[in-house]
Amino acid sequence: MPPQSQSSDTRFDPPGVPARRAALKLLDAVLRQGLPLESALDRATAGIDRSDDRALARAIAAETLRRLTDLDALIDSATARPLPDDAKARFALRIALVQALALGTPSHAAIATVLPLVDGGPRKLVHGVFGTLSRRGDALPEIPTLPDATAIRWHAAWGDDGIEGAEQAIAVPPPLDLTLADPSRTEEWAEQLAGESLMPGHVRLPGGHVPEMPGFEQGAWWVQDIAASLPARLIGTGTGTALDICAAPGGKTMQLAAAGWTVTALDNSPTRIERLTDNLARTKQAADIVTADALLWKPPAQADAVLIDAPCSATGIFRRHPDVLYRVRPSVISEMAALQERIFARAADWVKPGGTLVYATCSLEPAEGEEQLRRFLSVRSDYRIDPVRQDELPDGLVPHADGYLRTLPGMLRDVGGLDGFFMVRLIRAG
Ligand SMILES: C[S@@+](CC[C@H](N)C(=O)[O-])C[C@H]1O[C@@H](n2cnc3c(N)ncnc32)[C@H](O)[C@@H]1O
Repeated sequence: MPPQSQSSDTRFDPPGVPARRAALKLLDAVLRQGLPLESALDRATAGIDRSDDRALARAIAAETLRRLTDLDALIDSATARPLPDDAKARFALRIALVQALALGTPSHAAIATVLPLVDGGPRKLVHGVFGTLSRRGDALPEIPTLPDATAIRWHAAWGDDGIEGAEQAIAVPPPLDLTLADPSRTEEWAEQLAGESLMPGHVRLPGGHVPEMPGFEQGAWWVQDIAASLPARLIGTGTGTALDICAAPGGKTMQLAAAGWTVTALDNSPTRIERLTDNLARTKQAADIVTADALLWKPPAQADAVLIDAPCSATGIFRRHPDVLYRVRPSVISEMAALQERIFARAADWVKPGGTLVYATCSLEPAEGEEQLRRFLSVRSDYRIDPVRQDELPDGLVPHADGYLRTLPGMLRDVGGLDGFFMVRLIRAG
């Protein structure tokens, strides 16, 4: 029976169980329905009043996804025949085991809060397998194993180092990166926040409760992985017009506005535009906001700079969104690549002669990065690459010989790593 068909009535659940029930729904949404974890959160946690219980459900589901391959190997080692992938018992065991072996939950609490999820079903089996593994004292490997399909794809693209870097990156919590509105105050903010700066305008912290941190209310900074901050940095400072296509929730819009540009920020998602509007208000940055489809909309005039932070598979942000390791299949990548190609082609016409076009994706798939660039240059002789310079990057990153930048999970490992991104700066002939 599929997990989502179990009773979802949480009214009579003992304490602790609603969070596990919600974690089960989240895993079902990602693994069986192919939905992003974040988009399934509201539905899965509906009826849970406490924010810490909702956060616990998300933490259990996310850690299960980071550890899924190894959890399943443990489960399979303790059953006579492998349980089907979508068996209720397998889902319940994953949740019980990840808590006991990765999240520090005492074994008795891990199993007691999971057994009600299989009431009227394979309760005995779940209890038995969990007991066997507990008695054996099995542990999860220190470095998680990537799922096969992802490992094969990334190995073909990035080799052994790429796989090793990705697996190591899953093993440690990613740091919290902040982008400052005013890069001239980098030292001051690094000191005040007790963080480390890897480049002007950037501060890195091990973590923290963002809304309570100094500078949040006054809008002195916003959360943005250092890799995600680089595409807008390639446009630099300026006083002309900048068009931020695919702009929400606005990380790069805020950078462009803070760098002096007169920005138009466009996105086709009304809910994400709401977040962009809130972010601009908090950071006191200004932009003209347009809710529209980049495939239909046209700007009133060409811009000095256009930034395409294209919709993509998002496999580069697997550290914070481990669902991409499972739900991004070749069909998703080719669908996104087709959309990117269309947006890239349209936006290229919106750049003034002599202007700058930056194309970026938070993807580890060459089809969404290097191959897009190759195809674009083969049909747009009016564009040339303006090579990324070493002095535009933090120490430890090096531009590709062809002038674009590819960030991979193993890079900057000693200082906490960074997301996987592709980005290129192009200049339109004058
Ligand atoms: C990678 S995200 C942008 C992140 C954003 N640039 C930032 O730094 O905060 C891609 C965005 O593209 C938007 N999008 C997807 N398809 C679009 C379309 N056809 N037209 C406009 N925006 C689109 C999505 O809603 C999403 O917000």
